[in-house]
Amino acid sequence: MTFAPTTFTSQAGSFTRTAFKPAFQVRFKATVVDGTPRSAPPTPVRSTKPSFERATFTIRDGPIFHGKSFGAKANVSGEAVFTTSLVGYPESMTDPSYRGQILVFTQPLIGNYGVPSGARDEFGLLKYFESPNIQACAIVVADVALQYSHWTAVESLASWCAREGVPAITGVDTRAIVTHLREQGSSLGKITIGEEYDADEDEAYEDPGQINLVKRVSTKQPFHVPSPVGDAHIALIDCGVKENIIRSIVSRGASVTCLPYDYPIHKLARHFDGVFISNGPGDPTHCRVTSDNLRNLMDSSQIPIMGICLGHQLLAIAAGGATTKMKYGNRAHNIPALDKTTGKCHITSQNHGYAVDMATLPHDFKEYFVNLNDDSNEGIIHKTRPIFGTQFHPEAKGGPQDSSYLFDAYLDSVKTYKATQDRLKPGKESKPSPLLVDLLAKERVGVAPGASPYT
Ligand SMILES: NC(=O)CC[C@H](N)C(=O)O
Repeated sequence: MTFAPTTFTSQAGSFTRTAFKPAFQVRFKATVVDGTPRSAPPTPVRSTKPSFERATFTIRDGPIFHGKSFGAKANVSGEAVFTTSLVGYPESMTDPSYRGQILVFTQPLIGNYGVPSGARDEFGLLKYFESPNIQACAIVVADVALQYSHWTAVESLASWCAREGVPAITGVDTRAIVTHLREQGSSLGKITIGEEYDADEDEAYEDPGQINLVKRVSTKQPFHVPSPVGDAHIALIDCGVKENIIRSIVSRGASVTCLPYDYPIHKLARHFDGVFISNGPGDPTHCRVTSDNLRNLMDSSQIPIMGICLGHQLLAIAAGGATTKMKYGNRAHNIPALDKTTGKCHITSQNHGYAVDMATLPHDFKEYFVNLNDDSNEGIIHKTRPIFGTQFHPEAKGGPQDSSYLFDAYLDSVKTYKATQDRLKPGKESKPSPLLVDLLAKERVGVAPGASPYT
């Protein structure tokens, strides 16, 4: 391992970073409302260079690990979590579900295929990232690769972390870290660059479990992603949605309108053919407003609903169930989940620290998937209506695509529902008009604080 700083030209520099880090900053700049594509405007590449100073990773009430910094020179604290995924560090690090977390990789060599560009696909979605910015508050690796090679790579992991203002530490024994995290359970951690950490300084730890992180990553205004291959229309409650979830829907024939996490979807469901609740960071009980809206939605509409990860947990809470904090969570790309309706096992991609407590779920729902490693709940499904959620990530970015058929099942129910609605309301608009998105945006943002346009 060498620590010679290297300078790379970066196309990914087109992302801007602000202190607030809105996950969808780029998207707001262009929606179908004004007909412009959702591409990132070119902004100057930052010259921030990685710091290669001494760095310390400390687990609260646990050991201290000394290594070298290879990212930004900044001290941070957060929940220390580990992933056993072998690949996919650009996807994991940009997954908004990791907001507030220090991500420890058990794969010892990280960075060897570099970091891809911020290129966009035919839908205007980021091809290689799950959101425009790094979302984990820091990363911990055993051995960073400063030399990289891949046809998509435009810069090193070190330069990316530095440019995004994210601290990173290498040269630490990640086996010892993970052994400790598994024994102690969910722990707070801290990274200090270039100075010794005072172990008594307890107040220096920020606990993301106490914060409504969803509020920080959710879109502030509705935005729309059209589907070129179909005319169904889905409302996606954005709690920190990954790009590939939107892609998985629009590529199957439904346009997506992403709405803020606290959007009163039950009052506007008539505009849509399906509702989707995304993944997201933190404790689902901080999103009471979302689960309350979902409960009202389920009470007032027959619309198909699908949720992933945090979305699944919120669905369970809306149905009357409860979630629990797991000892250290499941973060990997090879977790076996059994589909209890077919008896088939799928290898799944996961990133969560909370789980649905099946004992609390009402009788109109049943367990859909179960984890074959630890028996935790992996999915719920309504017994008679097209409503289901999965704890794992069928969009699998990164990870195996065994369970992508669940998007097909959801889209089938959306199209069936749409056909029924079209028959009932022949005049109903089949395509989301720019006007509708504009209207939703105005309804959301154009009211005085405290006033509601929905009552
Ligand atoms: N990926 C996710 O949506 C994570 C959900 C939730 N924040 C958890 O940790 O359980």
